[in-house]
Amino acid sequence: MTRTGALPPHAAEPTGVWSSKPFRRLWLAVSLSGLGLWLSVPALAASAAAAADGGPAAQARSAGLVLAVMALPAVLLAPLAGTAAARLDARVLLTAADALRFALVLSVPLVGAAPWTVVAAFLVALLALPWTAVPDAAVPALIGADRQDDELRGRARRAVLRAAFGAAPVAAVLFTVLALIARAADLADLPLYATAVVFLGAAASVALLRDLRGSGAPGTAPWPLLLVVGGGAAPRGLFLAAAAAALTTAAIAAVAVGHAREMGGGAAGFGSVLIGLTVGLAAGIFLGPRVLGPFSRARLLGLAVVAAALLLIVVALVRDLVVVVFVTSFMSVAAGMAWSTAAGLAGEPTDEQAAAPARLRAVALVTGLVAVAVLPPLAAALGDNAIGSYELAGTGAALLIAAVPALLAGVLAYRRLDDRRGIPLLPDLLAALRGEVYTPPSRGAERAAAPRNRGVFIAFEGGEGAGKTTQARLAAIWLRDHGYDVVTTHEPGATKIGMRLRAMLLDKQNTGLSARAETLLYAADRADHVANVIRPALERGAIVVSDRYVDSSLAYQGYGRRQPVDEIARVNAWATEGLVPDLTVLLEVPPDTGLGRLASPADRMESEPREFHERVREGFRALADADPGRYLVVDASLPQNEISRLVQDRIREILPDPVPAGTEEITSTFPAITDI
Ligand SMILES: Nc1ncnc2c1ncn2[C@@H]1O[C@H](COP(=O)(O)OP(=O)(O)OP(=O)(O)O)[C@@H](O)[C@H]1O
Ligand SMILES: Cc1cn([C@H]2C[C@H](O)[C@@H](COP(=O)(O)O)O2)c(=O)[nH]c1=O
Repeated sequence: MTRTGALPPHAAEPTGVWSSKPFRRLWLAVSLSGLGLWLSVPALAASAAAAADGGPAAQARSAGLVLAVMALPAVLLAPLAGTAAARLDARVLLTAADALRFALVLSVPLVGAAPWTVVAAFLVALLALPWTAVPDAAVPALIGADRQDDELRGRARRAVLRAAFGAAPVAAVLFTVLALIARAADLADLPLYATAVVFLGAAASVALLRDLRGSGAPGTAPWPLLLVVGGGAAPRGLFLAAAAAALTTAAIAAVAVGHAREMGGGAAGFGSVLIGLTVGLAAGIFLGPRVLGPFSRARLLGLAVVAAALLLIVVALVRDLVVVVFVTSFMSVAAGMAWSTAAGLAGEPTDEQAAAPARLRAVALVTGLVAVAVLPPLAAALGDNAIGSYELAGTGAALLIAAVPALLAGVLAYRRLDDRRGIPLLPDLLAALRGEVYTPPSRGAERAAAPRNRGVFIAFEGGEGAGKTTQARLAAIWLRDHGYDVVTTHEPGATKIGMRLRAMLLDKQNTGLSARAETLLYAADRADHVANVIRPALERGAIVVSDRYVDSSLAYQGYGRRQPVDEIARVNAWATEGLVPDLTVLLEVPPDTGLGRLASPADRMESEPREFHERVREGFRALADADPGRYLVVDASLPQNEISRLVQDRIREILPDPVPAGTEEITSTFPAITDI
């Protein structure tokens, strides 16, 4: 351990996450431990349910008690475990935790007493806490990333997180298979034995991880309950939505044992519902940021929660296990999408704004705990009821009751968060399905009635050193030669205020500028640029040639900084009053080539790591692919004169009353721009 208590740096290659052997071993240990935990949940719950006297509702109550005690440590004791983890040797702590979990799970069938099952379940979950803090803190040393290498550390941490949570669907499938074998072989406790073996494997794999030394945790984890009451600031609708999404999934997990038994399914039926739940959630979390790009994220969040709540009602009422499994998976996709969208809207957990995402997680955790604690006893208390010829099971009734607040919270979240008020939802959604942003007819008419710009607006875009300035200048010279009124301009810094903003934005001394502030400063520069330079020039009929415009913000702040691209587009649409170039020339060059062309010392943006510039390049390409009619994409490694020839040919097409290149060569004249 170093004097600061940090893990000693390891001499691993800092080139990539997976090239570090210690990291790969840590990843394996986390995967095994996660698998053990996620397998222990249904194994212990099913064991408690099987031991319960009474019908499905009583079984759901016993299983629910196990689930509730397993959720308790994360809600009530996480910070204490963090403090303990900060003082103990990481490898010893994790090895001991999983060796103990092996013994605890093994003891459940051996002791065979319901109270012990509950105690063991609590301890198994308690011993999972060091696994949430230690691997995360250990990552930088294991991959050899220094403090500056945020990108690499971020990738490694995400891989660890995926290993821990990605184990959930695998565990659900494994549990179902084990339950089927257990029934066929009359070995009811097989899932528990298998869980114990997985914990033993996790303990062995971490014991062999000699590079994991020193204390592993930072020691100051926030209390989830305090976060719920007074955590990070974010719109309240966001927390409502997160709570509702957590409620729908936790409700199903809470009563799944009894609900499956109601429909004639045993432990394997319970496992099938869990497969639907976990696979659906994983799919939804993956899809959330990727679907319906042009659609408002706030609207998507509200709709996803409402959809999840409505599908929960279907799960409550349907009495066929296969249908329940399918509807559960669709419901979980919606809940997963809601979760990842809410997390996206809460923002990246940066140093200055770590509290909002943490509060979101705390809200979900506490809601989940309340659901698993309340719904199973509620199902048992309600019992089965006949409504005419329809039999409503106690578990179904409990799910119906849970669906009501989830639905209300979804509607409320939609109304509170809606950032496109006044725009009808259905056409907005249909346009997004077609990949377009919906513009209401009235606004379209307003635009049509407004005096049209008479000039032409051309933007040059691309990464560092792509040749934008060179090509913008050559295009302007060519246009002026042919009698056009041309205004050449650039971003950031084309106005008096803009020059100050540019100095702030590009000064390397300005460290720690948040991504949102950066986005807004570029947008502020652009608003001033459009109002004072571009629009007046267009109105008098000039051709405006700008070195960078909105796409730079989408590519750098959106793709580069990993901020939501659609939100940045909206901020910029407002800043520019919707002014879009007639043509965008994208000069496409690998970052290494472009950066290699620059002679002056790197500024704040140019100093970003290579991966950042790669993402920017990807971003520009994605923007051009999405709207090919407006772009000319040119290979910027071509000689300058070849590029300008391609650019001239394309510009010719968008000029009013274009004259073919051949005519121009014959007559040596070029059409003057006229009123249009
Ligand atoms: N096609 C080209 N091939 C080789 N070098 C080029 C080419 N185009 C421009 N250059 C050179 O690359 C350097 C950067 O060019 P330029 O300033 O036009 O790029 P830029 O994209 O505007 O850069 P920045 O990102 O700094 O704004 C200059 O020295 C320029 O002469
Ligand atoms: C308009 C705009 C620019 N940037 C970045 C891109 C460059 O690194 C600098 C501008 O420098 P240049 O030499 O004048 O090209 O700023 C950005 O990140 N976002 C934007 O919107």
